[in-house]
Amino acid sequence: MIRFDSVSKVYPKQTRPALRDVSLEVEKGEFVFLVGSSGSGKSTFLRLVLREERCSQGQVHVLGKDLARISNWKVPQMRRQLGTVFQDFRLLPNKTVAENVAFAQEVIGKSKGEIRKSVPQVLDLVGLGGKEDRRPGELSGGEQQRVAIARAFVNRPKLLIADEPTGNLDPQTSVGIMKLLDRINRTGTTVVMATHDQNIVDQMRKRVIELEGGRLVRDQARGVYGYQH
Ligand SMILES: Nc1ncnc2c1ncn2[C@@H]1O[C@H](COP(=O)(O)OP(=O)(O)OP(=O)(O)O)[C@@H](O)[C@H]1O
Repeated sequence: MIRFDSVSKVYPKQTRPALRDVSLEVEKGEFVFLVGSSGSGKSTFLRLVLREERCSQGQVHVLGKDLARISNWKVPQMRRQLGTVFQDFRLLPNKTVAENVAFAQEVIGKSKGEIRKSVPQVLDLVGLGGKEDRRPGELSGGEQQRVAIARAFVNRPKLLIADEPTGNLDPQTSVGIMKLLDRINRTGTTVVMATHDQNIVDQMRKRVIELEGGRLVRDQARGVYGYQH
């Protein structure tokens, strides 16, 4: 699903690499937490997977493809197979819940019939049945994140990338969001999630990859958060 071979990333005008010689593999169906202090390279790792950035050295494979060999015009096609969820939800404020989710299908050319069928299904799955006509501003943070997850999942991506999805949520709401991501993972979608949320990582006991100063310093099956902020 994801393979990094000796990957380093140095941003323009920087001398210190944001990632240094990282090698790892994430298999289909895994749930992986990416942890590490601020600036350790977690977002850089995710940006390389999404091909928002290119690596400086090494090779990044996602869904079996060497990202260095994908031409720019093919990047949107590759991203359609990925779902993304962020700390700040990134919903369209003037669209309703249903329209936000439908939009993800419209942009990839799904038929109106398909959209009419799958939007209510996925909104039910995330527990938002009955709220389809609200706008994001009329929802709680947890509900907004559920919309974002519905939007990320509606096209059934093989891989879901989540960058601190519980970062703006209280602990109880966060647990609900994690239950949902776990459920999505159980449908076969691989999940990679960067987080600072110690409680969640300790509770879920999934694979934990820790970065420190851009290096991979720990890769633990059924791991714990394992370091102090
Ligand atoms: N666009 C950029 N240009 C230059 N340097 C960058 C850029 N983005 C990140 N960096 C640097 O790369 C290093 C890794 O940053 P990154 O955002 O990947 O860390 P992080 O682990 O995601 O941090 P956080 O937990 O705070 O989100 C940091 O030193 C950061 O300052």
